[in-house]
Order: sequence, then C-alpha cells, then structure tokens
Amino acid sequence: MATKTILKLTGVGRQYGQGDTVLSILKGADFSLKSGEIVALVAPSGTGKSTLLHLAGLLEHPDEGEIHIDGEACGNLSDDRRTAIRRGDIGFVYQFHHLLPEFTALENIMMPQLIAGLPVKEAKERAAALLDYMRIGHRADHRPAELSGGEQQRVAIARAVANAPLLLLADEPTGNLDPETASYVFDALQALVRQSGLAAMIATHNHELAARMDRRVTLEGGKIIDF
Ligand SMILES: Nc1ncnc2c1ncn2[C@@H]1O[C@H](COP(=O)(O)OP(=O)(O)OP(=O)(O)O)[C@@H](O)[C@H]1O
Repeated sequence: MATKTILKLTGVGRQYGQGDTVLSILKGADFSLKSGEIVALVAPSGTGKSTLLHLAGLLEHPDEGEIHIDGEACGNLSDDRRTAIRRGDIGFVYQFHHLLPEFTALENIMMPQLIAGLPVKEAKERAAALLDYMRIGHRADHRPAELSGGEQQRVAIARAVANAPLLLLADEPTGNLDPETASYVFDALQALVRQSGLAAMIATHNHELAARMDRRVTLEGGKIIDF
C-alpha cells in the first residue's frame, strides 16, 4: 500500500482566553502523519492533547496556520464540507465509549454507515465483520450496558472505523481500562489500523502502550516534537 500524508499541520497556533489571561496551547506547531502510521501523543495533563485532537478532527479552528486532511486545506472550507470530512474521513474514539445506550453493539456500528447513506444490508454486513474482527461477534445483540469496559471500547473502535476513514483520532482510548484489558484493546486497535492502512493519532498517558506505536510525539512550548 503506497503511503501518503493524511494529516498535516503547518504553523498551527491555538490559544484560549484574552488579554492578560491568554493561554497559548499551540504555537507554530508543525506535524505530519502518513497512512498506515500510528503515532502516540504523550504529554502531561493540561498541555493540549485534546486540543490538538480537536483541531486535527476539525472540531475546532486554529487561530493561526493551516490543517490539511488528505491534501485538502481545511481553513477556509464551509461548515458543510468540514462536517463531510469529519463524517467520511475521520474516526474518533474517546476515553468513555459514547455508544448509544438503547442500541445494540451491531446497531451502534451500523449507525454512522446509515448516516453516510449506506444500504442497511451493507452496513449490517460490515458491522458484523468488524465485530468479528474485534473478536466480539458473539456480543452483537448486546446493549452497551451489558458489555464489559473492554468490549465497549472495542465496539467504539469498530464504530469509529465503520465508514473506512483515513484518519483515526483517539483520546485516551484505554484510559478507563485495567492494564491487561488496555493492552488487549490496544492490540485490537493496532491490528485494525494496520489492516486498513489508516493513519492514527492516539493520546495516552500509558508509556508502555506508547512504546509499541510507530512514533511518539509530545507537546513542548506549543510545538509538537518527536521524542
Ligand atoms: N474551550 C476552552 N477554553 C479555555 N481554556 C481551554 C479550553 N479548552 C481547553 N482549555 C485549556 O487548555 C489547556 C489544554 O487543555 P487540553 O484539554 O487540550 O489538555 P490535555 O493535554 O488533553 O489534558 P488531559 O490530559 O488532562 O486531558 C488546559 O489548560 C485547558 O484548561
């Protein structure tokens, strides 16, 4: 599979507050991530990991600089186009699974595909295949409350990649899990990323998991640096 740059940040700045209380989170930050690459984002609490993921996921606008997703400059795009990129090209996983409680695991994974306009049969087949891939096919008809924490996160990961995104952004995806389950869920996530060739950025406080990713970056002085 030929690699290409999926996420690119050029001179990105982001600050919160005004006047004397300005908090500069990112300042002239450059970064790029290729397809098939998994990068760990490891930085102390409050330094801007979530902010960076929100910017990369087009959930926030930078104050300076430009973000390209798959070669497309996103700064001046319409809200509709940004939403289309978010839905079609980007998958999100959070620390808490955010699954819809009244729907089954299978239905939760079908949902983004149905929103994207896929026929029910196709969405169902892909959801079932993803559940099997994550080794929780036997949990397809269970609601989130009936699943363990590790199973919930595996469903959330399957849902995030259901629309075959180019970029997966994960904010502490194993933060709520015990070390053994975290390791298992991370293995599943990594296998999925490898198999689909997508680019992934995973914020984590877990140095052991970070060591297993292709690259590690941190935030220092508003810049994104490899370490
Ligand atoms: N909307 C906002 N308005 C004002 N300040 C904000 C806003 N969002 C984040 N911040 C501040 O920006 C800083 C970075 O926040 P962020 O959530 O990105 O950090 P983080 O590295 O993800 O932290 P953690 O590891 O604790 O989740 C924090 O000091 C936070 O209080």
